[in-house]
Parts: sequence; C-alpha cells; structure tokens
Amino acid sequence: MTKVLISDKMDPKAAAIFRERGIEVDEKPGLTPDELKAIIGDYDGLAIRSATKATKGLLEAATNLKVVGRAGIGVDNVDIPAATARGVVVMNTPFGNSITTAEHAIALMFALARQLPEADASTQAGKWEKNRFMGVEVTGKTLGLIGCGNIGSIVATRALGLKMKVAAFDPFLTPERAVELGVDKVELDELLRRADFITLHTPLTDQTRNVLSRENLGKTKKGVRIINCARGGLIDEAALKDALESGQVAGAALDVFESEPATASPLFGTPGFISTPHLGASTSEAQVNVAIQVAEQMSDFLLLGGVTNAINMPSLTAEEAPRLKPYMSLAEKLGKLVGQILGEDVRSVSVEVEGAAAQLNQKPITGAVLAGLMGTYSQTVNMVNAPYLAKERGLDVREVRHDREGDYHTLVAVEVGTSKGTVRVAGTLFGNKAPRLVELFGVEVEAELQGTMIYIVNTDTPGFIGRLGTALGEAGINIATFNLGRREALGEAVALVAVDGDVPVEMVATLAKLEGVRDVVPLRF
Ligand SMILES: NC(=O)C1=CN([C@@H]2O[C@H](COP(=O)(O)OP(=O)(O)OC[C@H]3O[C@@H](n4cnc5c(N)ncnc54)[C@H](O)[C@@H]3O)[C@@H](O)[C@H]2O)C=CC1
Ligand SMILES: O=C(O)C(=O)COP(=O)(O)O
Repeated sequence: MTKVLISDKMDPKAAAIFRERGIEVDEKPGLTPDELKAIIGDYDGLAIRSATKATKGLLEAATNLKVVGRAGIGVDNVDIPAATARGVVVMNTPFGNSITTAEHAIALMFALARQLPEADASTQAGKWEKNRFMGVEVTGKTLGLIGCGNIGSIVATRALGLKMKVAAFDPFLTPERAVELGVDKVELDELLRRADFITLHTPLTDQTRNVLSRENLGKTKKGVRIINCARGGLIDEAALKDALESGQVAGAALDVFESEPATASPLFGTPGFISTPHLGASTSEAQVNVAIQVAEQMSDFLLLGGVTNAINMPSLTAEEAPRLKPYMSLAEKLGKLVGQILGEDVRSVSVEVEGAAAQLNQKPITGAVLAGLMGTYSQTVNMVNAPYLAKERGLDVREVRHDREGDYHTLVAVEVGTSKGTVRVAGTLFGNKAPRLVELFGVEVEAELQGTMIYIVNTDTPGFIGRLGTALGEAGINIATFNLGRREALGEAVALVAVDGDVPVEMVATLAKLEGVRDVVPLRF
C-alpha cells in the first residue's frame, strides 16, 4: 500500500485526504533528523512545511520515496539537486498561503509604524506611556518592494489601497505588469534612496542573499523601516542591528531568520526591533489551503502520475496522465531499445511526435525516452531525473513536433546521434493503447517490444531464418514471435525475435557465428 509521512505540523485535512484516497498516512511532527532518517525508508511520499530538512542524507535513506510535497512556498529546506538526482519529485503549493503572508507583511508594517508590540508591553505593564509612543502615518509614504512576485504583488495592491506609493525592484517584473499593478519599477539603489518602508518578497538565492547588506543598508533613507517575511539570509543581521542602533533604520520587523528556530539573536532587545517566529503562513485559512492542496497533488502523483507544481519536473495533469500513459510506455520502450543496441555511444537524442501524439504534452514523452535510454546503463534513472542526468552527461536533447499526419495516426520517433552517425526508431499505438515498433534503423518492422528479445542484423540470404530457428531450437529456446524487415532483397536485414525465457551469453556467441550475421544483441523490455 502506498504510504505517506507527514513530518511537520499540518492541518488534519491533509491526512484525511490521503486516507480518503486510499493512501496510508502517518503524522509524526517534531521528529529529530535521526529519528526521521530511521523511518523514512518505509514511505513513498513525504509531506512537509519548513521545519523538516530534506537533506541529501535523508534522501539517501529514503529508498522508496517518490515525492516530497511542501505545504507552502519555500523549498529551501529541500535539497532539490539531491532529490532530482534520486528521481524524487519535489512539489510545493505556490499560492495557498500568499495572501496570508502578504497580510502579515502589512501587519508588521503597521506594527512598526505605531510601535504596537512595545506599546502593548508597556501598557500591560501598567505604565500608560502615552507620550513615549509617537508613530508615523503610512498614507503618502513610499513602500519599496524587493521582489514583486505572488506575495509582493498582493502587498502592492494592499499598500496602494492604503494610499501609499509603491516602488518595486524585481529584475523579472515586466514594465507592463508594473503598470497593471500601479507600481514604479525601479533599480535597487533608487528603491533604497526613496523608500520609507522596505519589504522583502524574494526567494533566497545566490543573487538575493544579503540583498540588504551593510553597504545597501547604508544607502537607505534615514529612518527607514524594514520588514522581512520572506527568508532569513536576505538581510545582514549584524549590520541591521548596527543600523537600528545608529538610527539609520528606525524599525525592523523580521518573521524569518538566517538560522531557525531563532531562539537567540543579537537583534533581540534592540530598540525598534520586533519579530515573529516564522508566522507568515500561519492562518487557519492558509493552512487549510496548503494542506488540501499538497495532499491532493501528492495523491494525484502517487496514484495517477499527475504532476502539479513540481519544482524539478514538467507538469502533467491528472486528466492528461492516463492519456499519456501508453505513450510514455511506448517512449520508454523506444529509449530502451536504442539504449540496449547502441550502449553508451549516444551523443544526441531528438524525440519527434507526429499525428495524435503531437497534440499531447511532449515533455513527459521525452522524459520517458530518456529514462528508457539511460536506464540501460543506470539503475536509478526515472522520469524525474532523466532530463537532469542527460544534461549532466552532455546529451543534446531536442523535441520536434510535426503537425502533419504521416502513415500512422500517431507516431513517436527517436533519432539518436552516435559517433558513427544518426539512427532512428519509431513506434505507434495500436488501438490507441498498445505500443508497437514500426521502424528500426530505417527498416520497416512491426513488433511488440516485450519480454526477452534478440536483435539480429544479417545479410539477407536464403536459408538464414532456418539456420537461426535451428540454432535456437537446439539450445531449447522457444521462439514466441518473429519480426523481420529488410532494406532491399539480399541487402541488410534485421530480425527481432521474441523468445520465452532468457538468452544465455553462449547463445549470443553461437548466433553471432551464423553465416551472414553482422550483429546480435539480446534485449529485455
Ligand atoms: N514567512 C513565511 O511564512 C512565508 C514566506 N514565504 C517566502 O516569501 C518569498 C516570496 O514568495 P512568492 O512571492 O510566493 O514567490 P514568487 O516566486 O512568486 O516571487 C518572488 C519574486 O522575487 C523575484 N526575484 C527573484 N530574484 C530576484 C532578485 N535577485 N532581486 C529582486 N527580485 C527577485 C522574482 O522575480 C519574483 O517575482 C519566498 O521566499 C517564500 O519562501 C512564502 C510564504 C510564507
Ligand atoms: O511557505 C513558505 O515559504 C513558508 O515559509 C511558510 O513556512 P511554514 O509552512 O509556516 O513553516
């Protein structure tokens, strides 16, 4: 039975959905890394939030794992390259908590503007310090957004509603989208110079790490207030403390820290500093959204092969998956066929689709060809890591879509470049579901690629089939099906012979010695 582990605190709707869909589920939030490593081998799926660290070590122990589902947005707690290399899909829920997080950023902006936490603490301490807390209005002030994606743009709309001016720094924000949102698209230096409030909404990457560095904090308007509900690591925390103490920064609100859980920080107690413990996504609405979404997505993948919101694999809807299934089987068989015949002498792969196949999502078909091809020399290859491994090996992979319909109503062809030239195999689906090979290296054939087969290239001479049949018969090997094709009479011919049982190595040597035989390769499908 398919098994999923929920290793972080998640709304109970996630577990309920897994169960409804016939998946066994364990909820074990709060395990130590070692405890998690000890049990992860039992599970096909792992559902997490930000506390679980899906490290390379954990993924290595996760021998059955097929999918990591992040009930939330940031996947910086998952080692994506390690997951990809092991063929594990990583998916997130990119929209379920964005409104909630944007609202938290706005809440922190007001908390800074009116010093709400300090005023609350003082009042509840019985001090009634009415003259101590003088705030600022946000109306008419400039909000500088660093990162204007899903959350940043929601923050922008809320800020515009509060009659603020919004300036956004985001290299990927198009001028048209900026106009549509009503924000000024600016460079970082201009944002730093103009903003009364700065709020961060980028992922943590090599480009964004330390975007509010000591130097950049020095370029801000004196008295700026800073909010970070994105990721720790975007701000130099030591420089922020100094800037708060010098008054360059009047206030800073962090929901996220370089190191979490942040149970101690030099920033704690600094005047003008407020913080929350990574609460950006913590509303009941957002948690229900992400729990439902992650459980549905993971179930679709584990049960139907549908792929939604994957970080390391192209999307494939649960509706598309059954239609693509026979194509993926055909594509994998074609990949296996060329992989077994050509070995590792493969430099480029072009996957061509024609007729009905050209109407489908081609990425999974290409992934299946590559998985079949590379699966012949790597044990751990699958649909997820095949494109990545192909890239790593320097394979030039192309996809071609022909709108024309040829001799077959649907066709998948694989053209492979080798050191000796280019070869091509092609297949179709009989009755829209049964894969059949129809072209093998320029020779028309018609074969099911199944079980054990022998690929033989020979010179077309009278009596060859008899000699071949006798050799197999004498070794006690029963022929199941026999497929023949040739380029021209008495020219080069190919035979694909399906046999019952295995083909011993000695048999391959015997066949290779038959008169006229040029090549013999045993195949397994
Ligand atoms: N505190 C919390 O609980 C939560 C935090 N987050 C975090 O919020 C962040 C933003 O999330 P979304 O808006 O959903 O992501 P998104 O991917 O929709 O937007 C990120 C934006 O950052 C921009 N960006 C990328 N590199 C940049 C650079 N070098 N300089 C400036 N902009 C750059 C991108 O173009 C994109 O528009 C993520 O780090 C996410 O993990 C998300 C949800 C909850
Ligand atoms: O979705 C995100 O990126 C978040 O940071 C939310 O984290 P959480 O699920 O609350 O641990």
